[in-house]
Amino acid sequence: MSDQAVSSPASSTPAPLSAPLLSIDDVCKDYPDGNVRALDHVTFDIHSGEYVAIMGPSGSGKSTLLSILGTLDRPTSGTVSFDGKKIDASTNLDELRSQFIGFVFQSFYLLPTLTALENIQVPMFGRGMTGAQRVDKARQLIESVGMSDRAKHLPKQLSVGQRQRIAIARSLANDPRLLLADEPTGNLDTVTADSILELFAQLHEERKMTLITVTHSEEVADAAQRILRVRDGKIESDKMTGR
Ligand SMILES: Nc1ncnc2c1ncn2[C@@H]1O[C@H](COP(=O)(O)OP(=O)(O)OP(=O)(O)O)[C@@H](O)[C@H]1O
Repeated sequence: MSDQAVSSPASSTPAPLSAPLLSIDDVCKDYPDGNVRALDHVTFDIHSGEYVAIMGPSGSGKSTLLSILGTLDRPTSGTVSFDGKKIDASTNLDELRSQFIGFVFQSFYLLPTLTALENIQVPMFGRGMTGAQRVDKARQLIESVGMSDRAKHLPKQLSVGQRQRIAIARSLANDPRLLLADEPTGNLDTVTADSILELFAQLHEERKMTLITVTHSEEVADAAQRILRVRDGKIESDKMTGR
């Protein structure tokens, strides 16, 4: 990965080639409002190409952890590094996120007045692509999630599972290295959830993407290679699934 991954101050020590994609080092997150310590001295690495599930009881800190991993939120203390470079005040977070990280949420946040194909193009604006390039890319993505025949549909004309597929295609618009998902199958019936899991497995295998998903579902977690269990803001266990 290039040195432009994170625009932090020049470092005299180049990152080793085997640097983890993400490093969380002694991270705490406090929410002073509720006097809550949501993350309590959390340390782990995630390497490129890993498929990780984050599990834990309600309120254990999973979403907070995912927000920090995705640079949507900053830790109160401790450090987060992306591709061997520390994220700090000088890091251009918008650039980092738009270039390298895709997000999939339980509520898909599709724009209601745009068609499926147009929704997929939204993250491509401001990236120096022509309209034709955007449409071309969006067509490839909609095909990759098996939704080509719904390109002109508005979100309200799609089923919940189909909307999630479009949201996943949109999250891939800028070819992110890392896909972060928060309860991606939470609103879906079992059959639709299974098809989204298959899609994730395909992205992991074919695109060699790094996937991190927060889930309450043992089935979703079993599809991953590694399960991090969080309890009271701490990592309770970190195990490989054998996949
Ligand atoms: N903005 C906030 N202000 C104050 N406290 C917060 C805030 N966001 C989260 N918390 C608290 O931090 C703790 C961790 O919350 P978090 O949402 O990360 O848990 P979670 O494991 O994702 O829960 P769930 O599975 O229910 O979504 C909880 O005690 C929660 O009440």
